[in-house]
Amino acid sequence: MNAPQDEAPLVSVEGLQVVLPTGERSEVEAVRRVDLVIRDGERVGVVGESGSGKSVTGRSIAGLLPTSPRVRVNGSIRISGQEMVGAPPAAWDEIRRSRVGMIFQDPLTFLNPTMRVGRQVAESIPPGREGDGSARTRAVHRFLEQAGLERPEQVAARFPHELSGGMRQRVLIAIAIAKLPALIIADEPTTALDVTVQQRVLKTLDTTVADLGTSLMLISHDLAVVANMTDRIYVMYGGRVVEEGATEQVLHEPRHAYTQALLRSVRSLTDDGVELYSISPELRRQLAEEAVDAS
Ligand SMILES: Nc1ncnc2c1ncn2[C@@H]1O[C@H](COP(=O)(O)OP(=O)(O)OP(=O)(O)O)[C@@H](O)[C@H]1O
Repeated sequence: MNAPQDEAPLVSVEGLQVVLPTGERSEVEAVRRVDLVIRDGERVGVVGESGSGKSVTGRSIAGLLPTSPRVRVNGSIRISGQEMVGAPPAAWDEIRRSRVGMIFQDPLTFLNPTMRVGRQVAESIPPGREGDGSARTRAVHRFLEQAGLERPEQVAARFPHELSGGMRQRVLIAIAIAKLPALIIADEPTTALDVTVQQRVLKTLDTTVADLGTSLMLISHDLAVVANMTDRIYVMYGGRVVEEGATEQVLHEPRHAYTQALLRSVRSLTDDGVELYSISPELRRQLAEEAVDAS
């Protein structure tokens, strides 16, 4: 957000098309000519229903698409000005080591089950950044603490299966922030958690990203989850971006019928009395009034 006009944005995606194989002779165009920008320090939400192409877009930016030779990526993904479409694996490794951290929905697929948590956090600290030995151990505890884990010394000594789902998700946050990345891509980071734990983990992600000044790409099927945490929202449907705008504008003056429908689904959830972390009391009141007006 604060980048000078002539500086390349942190992430600039233009005309991105991703085709993935779905069977021996079949494929799906998961992403269709998507344009997307994330500036330094900016928080961007990507919303849309299951299968709309959010995850494939996020994974494209992290260089984490399936490795099959039948995967086709066209268009442009520039990270800090560097073109990454067609870049060699080593260039992507470097981007993930130092620029982009990713938090997934299911921590167990990401965490190494046979390695203590502390070591997994330590391994994501760039070499030389926090020193060695006890300085590095102190840094690991600091990152775990920043991710909202109390008694970090004890957590560091545990294996992933010895932690609750919410704690594991916080470990992923610690691993992501230990790189001090320019961008964190959080893909449905709390969908697998129950509502109260969800709220606390989102809050931690929110404050951690703010403290570090890191850009955030928050992917969710739930508009309510991204409402309070982002500056701008992209709404995806059928592999395309159907609406993009400032979060306030998308929430209050949605232009696309699909966004309007997504907002209605938020409304019905709140009408059912389900507490959603990211709906402000003001928006909740307004949505309730609109629902009454519309009925
Ligand atoms: N590894 C894969 N191989 C083949 N097809 C895939 C793969 N991953 C995703 N797809 C397909 O690509 C399309 C977009 O999927 P994507 O996961 O990006 O959607 P999404 O909006 O993130 O939904 P969800 O929240 O369910 O992940 C879908 O048709 C999906 O079936």
